[in-house]
Amino acid sequence: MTTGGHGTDGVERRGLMFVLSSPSGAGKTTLSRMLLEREPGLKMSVSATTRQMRPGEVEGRDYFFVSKPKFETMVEQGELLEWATVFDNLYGTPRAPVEAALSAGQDVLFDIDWQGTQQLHQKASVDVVRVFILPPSAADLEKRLHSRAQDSDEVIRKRMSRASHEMSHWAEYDYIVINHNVDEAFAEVQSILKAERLKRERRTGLVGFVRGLQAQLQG
Ligand SMILES: Nc1ncnc2c1ncn2[C@@H]1O[C@H](COP(=O)(O)OP(=O)(O)OP(=O)(O)O)[C@@H](O)[C@H]1O
Ligand SMILES: Nc1nc2c(ncn2[C@@H]2O[C@H](COP(=O)(O)O)[C@@H](O)[C@H]2O)c(=O)[nH]1
Repeated sequence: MTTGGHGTDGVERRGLMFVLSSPSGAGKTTLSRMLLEREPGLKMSVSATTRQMRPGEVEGRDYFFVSKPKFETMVEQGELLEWATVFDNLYGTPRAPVEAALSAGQDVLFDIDWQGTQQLHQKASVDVVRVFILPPSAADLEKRLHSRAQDSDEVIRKRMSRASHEMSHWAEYDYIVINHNVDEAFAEVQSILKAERLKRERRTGLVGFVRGLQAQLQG
């Protein structure tokens, strides 16, 4: 899964897949929205899910809300890059938009769980950057789930009871960010993205660029 886009310095570069995972409520959606607002060249991967739409969510922006049979057809037809069962619902990443974005030289942002991250990493490890977001404390996590005011107490209980299991996968990630303060956490996530974009091995145009510099120096 390679691409040819240009970095801000004009040097051609492969697009990357930037993954945020965390226990539910730690702040992935919040940080994703901030990144999308402030980082040009980054496109959100919109997942398909069988879960119910929450108040305020928009079809095609937050998720593609599909029935279970439709999701199963997407799986059978190879339309999903990865998929998993999370909190009794099915979630998956539509393949075509990700491939199109990477081919157009964009980076792609994913808000997916550890199961999906493992699958993406198996398929395209060098192009995947994995960031795990931790809450500062269990009490903060619970408070955030309640403050979001979009899930029933039962759903929140279920998410809290899964949080420890989700967190047990933290060591499979390249970077860990503790989301105490949202602006500080955002600055950390943004610096990870900026540094990863500069990695030598992604910058396919460097050889030609350096040869050009050398020719200038010799000529
Ligand atoms: N640093 C922070 N301090 C206080 N509240 C925060 C912070 N970061 C996020 N929040 C709030 O916590 C709630 C949960 O955040 P968010 O929806 O981004 O979590 P999430 O990780 O995407 O959850 P899910 O996996 O369930 O989608 C939101 O109401 C958000 O505004
Ligand atoms: N493996 C995948 N996990 C996904 C995908 N889209 C979202 N998720 C994860 O599900 C939970 C719950 O999300 P919510 O919106 O119901 O709160 C969260 O951990 C997401 O990261 C996906 O396509 N694949």
